[in-house]
Amino acid sequence: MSTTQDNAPQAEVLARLAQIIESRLPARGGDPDSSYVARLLHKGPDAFLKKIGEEATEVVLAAKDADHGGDRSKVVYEVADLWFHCMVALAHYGLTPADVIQELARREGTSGIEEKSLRKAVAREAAEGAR
Ligand SMILES: N=c1c2ncn([C@@H]3O[C@H](COP(=O)(O)OP(=O)(O)OP(=O)(O)O)[C@@H](O)[C@H]3O)c2ncn1[C@@H]1O[C@H](COP(=O)(O)O)[C@@H](O)[C@H]1O
Repeated sequence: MSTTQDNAPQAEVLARLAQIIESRLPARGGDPDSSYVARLLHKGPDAFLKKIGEEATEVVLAAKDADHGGDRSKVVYEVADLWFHCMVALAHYGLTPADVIQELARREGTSGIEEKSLRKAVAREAAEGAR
């Protein structure tokens, strides 16, 4: 498994892959006969959203297997499949991994517990205001 130190050049893989996926969009002339991505995009959202559901399940199964002494590299393999299919969906909606990274950066430093309690307080205020 890799360490965090060698991750910077690897992060560029996401940007390069996003560009390739974008080039496979029907509007960009992606050819469903020669490209898996173009075929998936050509089939439309039902096809790639179904794949995302399947790949998410594969991640869970690989992780449960790893919990019981199974091969951890299978978790990596399945998460790669999941990320890839999510990237196909992002391209369809005109979005990029950079948009997701920006959202993660926005959340940086805010505990999930803190965020959840803020969200509940806002919902409570809105409900009181509506009365
Ligand atoms: N990263 C990937 C990638 N990851 C997974 N896959 C494909 O995703 C498919 C679905 O995976 P599954 O394990 O579910 O296989 P399956 O049961 O055969 O799938 P389905 O029949 O249900 O589609 C497989 O055909 C994989 O080869 C990928 N196909 C392409 N890429 C990248 O996308 C680029 C462009 O690909 P093309 O558009 O095909 O040229 C490639 O150069 C790669 O960098």
